[in-house]
Amino acid sequence: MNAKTFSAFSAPPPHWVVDAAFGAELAARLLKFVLEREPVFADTTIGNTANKFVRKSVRSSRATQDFGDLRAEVEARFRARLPAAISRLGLAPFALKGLSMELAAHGDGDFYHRHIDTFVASGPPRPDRILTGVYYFHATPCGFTGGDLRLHSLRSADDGGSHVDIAPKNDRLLLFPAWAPHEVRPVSCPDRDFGQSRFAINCWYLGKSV
Ligand SMILES: O=C(O)CCC(=O)C(=O)O
Ligand SMILES: [Fe+2]
Repeated sequence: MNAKTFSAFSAPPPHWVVDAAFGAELAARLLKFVLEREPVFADTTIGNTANKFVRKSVRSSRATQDFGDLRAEVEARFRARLPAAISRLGLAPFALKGLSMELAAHGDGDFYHRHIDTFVASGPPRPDRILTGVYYFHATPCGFTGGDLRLHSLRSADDGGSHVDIAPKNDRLLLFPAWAPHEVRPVSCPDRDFGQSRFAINCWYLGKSV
């Protein structure tokens, strides 16, 4: 292998940060939506579609797949970014099978340890996650600290690897390949009010299996 190939293992994975991504008006509607729905947020799980379980030592947060009337609008916003994301991240073009979305809240002490987002479909036709999009929103002023999304190189830190931290700013969209190792750094939200949580929409762009 040449030097360029080796340096790709030590550099943080490709990523694209878009600020003012969905617009302040939609961010505000999303915040209003989640504040009215705290009871439908349930403990998040890890594993694949056939074998899901809560494991608070690995992933601590709450989420819902209920987007109410906002689903179509949110989906359209994510879909609109796909062509540019493919070219900016240097991904091979893929046939989009659909999007899978989740609305997540990280409150005081919540985090998600280092992981990758691929290989979650357990059976045929096994549509796989190719690209991860995360859209952040929160109350103003921001009621939490921490919660950066850390993207890791494939090579580990003690072997010359590196990472980059992306702050979960209101109305910010982050896109990265679903195979990229990443984690959510711990959130501190001292007044423990749900409305002060670090809110995010996870969107996985699913490729058709071949
Ligand atoms: O909230 C984030 O920044 C990312 C969450 C995540 O990595 C996941 O749900 O797979
Ligand atoms: Fe993830």
